[in-house]
Amino acid sequence: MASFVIEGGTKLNGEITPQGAKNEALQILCAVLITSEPVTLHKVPDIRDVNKLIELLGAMGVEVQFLGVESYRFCAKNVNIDYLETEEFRTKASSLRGSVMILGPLLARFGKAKISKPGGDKIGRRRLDTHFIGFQKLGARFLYEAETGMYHIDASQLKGTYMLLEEASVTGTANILMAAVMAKGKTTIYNAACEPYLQQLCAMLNRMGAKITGVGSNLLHIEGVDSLGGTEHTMLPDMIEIGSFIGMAAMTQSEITIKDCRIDQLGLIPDTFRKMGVQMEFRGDDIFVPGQDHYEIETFIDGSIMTISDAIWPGLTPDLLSIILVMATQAKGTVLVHQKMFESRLFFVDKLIDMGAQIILCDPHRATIIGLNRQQKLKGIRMTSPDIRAGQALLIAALSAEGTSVIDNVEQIDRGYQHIDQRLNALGAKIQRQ
Ligand SMILES: CC(=O)N[C@H]1[C@@H](OP(=O)(O)OP(=O)(O)OC[C@H]2O[C@@H](n3ccc(=O)[nH]c3=O)[C@H](O)[C@@H]2O)O[C@H](CO)[C@@H](O)[C@@H]1O
Ligand SMILES: C=C(OP(=O)(O)O)C(=O)O
Repeated sequence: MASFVIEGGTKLNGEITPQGAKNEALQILCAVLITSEPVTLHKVPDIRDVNKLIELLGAMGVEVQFLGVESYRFCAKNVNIDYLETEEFRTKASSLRGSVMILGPLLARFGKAKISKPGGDKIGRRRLDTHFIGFQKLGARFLYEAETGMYHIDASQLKGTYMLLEEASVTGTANILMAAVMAKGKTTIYNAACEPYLQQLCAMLNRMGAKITGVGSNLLHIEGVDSLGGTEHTMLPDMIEIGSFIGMAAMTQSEITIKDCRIDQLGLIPDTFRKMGVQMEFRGDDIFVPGQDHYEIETFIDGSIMTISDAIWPGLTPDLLSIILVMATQAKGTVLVHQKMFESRLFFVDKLIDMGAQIILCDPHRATIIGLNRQQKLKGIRMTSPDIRAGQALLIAALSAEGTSVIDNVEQIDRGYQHIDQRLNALGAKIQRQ
């Protein structure tokens, strides 16, 4: 397990370009399985989860060609479906969350698929019911094998249907959508998730010959086609990384320009940071965050304490709440962070409390943060990164803290942030990987 040793208290300065979006890349990489023709992808982030998925695709028989600078060509002409029976497949697939989305494309193309319980962040129960109920509605049979922990699905012919999802699951919608594009007849998915990740997936599938309408809404109509062809696709900049950099700039009093942000795709993210008192300027498609001595959390119009909570898109993504929480510790004012979706994502606040932050964990979903308004700096300590976003939040805390901090288990951060130590050191941070 690797660690970061961080010398805190340094202001950062300069320009940083966000990586390609992790959660989009995981969907798009799975989608290469749906065609026997080549698919070229750009802005593929060099992060652990993505690299593991690329390795899994390669082991399944997909030809993988690295074209240099974040670009790859994939060709799934000869997929070895028997590989799914191996112990190696089970281990590799269960090491990340995104691998669950190989099910939809495999089902569409080969009529069967299986997966072990997927990995990903340990942030509470993460059920897959939406995925499997969706496949069943399309006519697939589903079997869970308790002894091996494997989920099996098969269908000789998927048939289009109407379905109302119980939850607007992000990976669930992607999976069902990829199965439905080659089902016979029309499928309607209501209460579909509609994050930019999914809009990008729909656009890519349509370029490959799929017939999806309603893109960007929670009502998708899919007219099944017989087969899909190759295409070229570029990932959006990672909106979670962009938000993380905004929070980091505020917390460390740094002047940072975040380049090429696709601001039109960021939804409520910039306004949420503005509510936290962060100043920013849009300069073309760049976000300029000035060095700020202080930032003050707004109250609601009636003067009551601000709440920042997650919601399905176009609401605020849950993946930024840990970042917002950490920056609140040095703000002026008080905020209630309400993490509605995941039940174990706020427990990392005990580390921030050890560093000197004023936080009350009200229950597993809610934390009240009383900002210190920089009257007292956080103090460097040794801590462990429990999940990607908490890990990045702790890194931001350490960068702003007095003294040296050590973060263990930084593989969690590497799952989602590309070469983060090197990129932040280029801005003047003092992070050593050990
Ligand atoms: C690889 C990937 O893309 N991971 C993302 C994906 O995970 P993932 O697709 O696994 O998450 P889901 O959208 O399925 O659900 C997330 C959580 O929210 C709950 N839920 C979801 C929808 C809903 O209407 N009500 C509700 O309570 C679920 O029960 C679950 O606990 O979406 C999550 C929610 O944006 C993000 O945090 C993850 O980073
Ligand atoms: C929760 C996350 O990822 P995953 O779904 O891959 O665990 C995340 O990206 O914040």
